[in-house]
Amino acid sequence: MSLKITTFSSANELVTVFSQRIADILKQAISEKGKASLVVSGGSTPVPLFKALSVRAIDWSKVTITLADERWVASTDAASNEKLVRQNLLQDKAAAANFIPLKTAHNNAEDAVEQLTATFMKVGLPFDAVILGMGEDGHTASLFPCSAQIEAGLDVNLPAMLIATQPTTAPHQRISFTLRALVSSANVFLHLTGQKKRDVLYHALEHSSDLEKPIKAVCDKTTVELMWAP
Ligand SMILES: O=C(O)[C@H](O)[C@@H](O)[C@H](O)[C@H](O)COP(=O)(O)O
Repeated sequence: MSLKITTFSSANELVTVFSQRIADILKQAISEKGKASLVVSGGSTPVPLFKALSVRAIDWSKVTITLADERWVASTDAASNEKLVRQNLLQDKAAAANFIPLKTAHNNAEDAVEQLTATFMKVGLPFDAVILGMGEDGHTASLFPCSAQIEAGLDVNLPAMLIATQPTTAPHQRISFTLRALVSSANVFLHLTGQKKRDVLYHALEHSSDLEKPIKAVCDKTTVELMWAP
């Protein structure tokens, strides 16, 4: 549908304004429904945002937090997004939030889909806010253009909320929310830093198909707010 662009002069300024924005959305949802939900991404970009969010004064006990995607590794592994979230977001005031990990005890991500779907049916979609990142290949969440599962992950006519994926250009089997689940969210943000990623995004929007650059599929299906700093 569209991309709403907010450009900041620095990553610090972005984090200050963006963490306030997320806090306002969560507070509003709590005042309207008594609860709120937030989906965050892994990777390196969101770490300063996680730290800023963790000290925001919100009734975190009413907030459910989960991940847009997870690598199928132990939660103690350095590659675990859960570990990243526990160490940086679920701290200080945000330690009171209800965190739902995507990694289960199943050996394969595929075997966890049914159980996780039932869990998130209880949480109830749409999520109040989703914060996505993007890789330089145009993937978002774990919707990788190189994976055999990409068509299913981007097909909004399929009912699936979650999908197991195996990228060929990145390590680890993954689990990811599907495009359908992500774009149903009330507020979808894309958090990027650096000129390279902005160029990748703009090029994808102009010149690529959804399957080539899955981030384009997200922008095609909903309004995405880009929070960008150099
Ligand atoms: O688990 C993950 O890897 C993600 O959720 C992924 O989609 C991430 O957002 C991008 O790969 C950007 O990662 P960086 O912020 O590290 O560039």
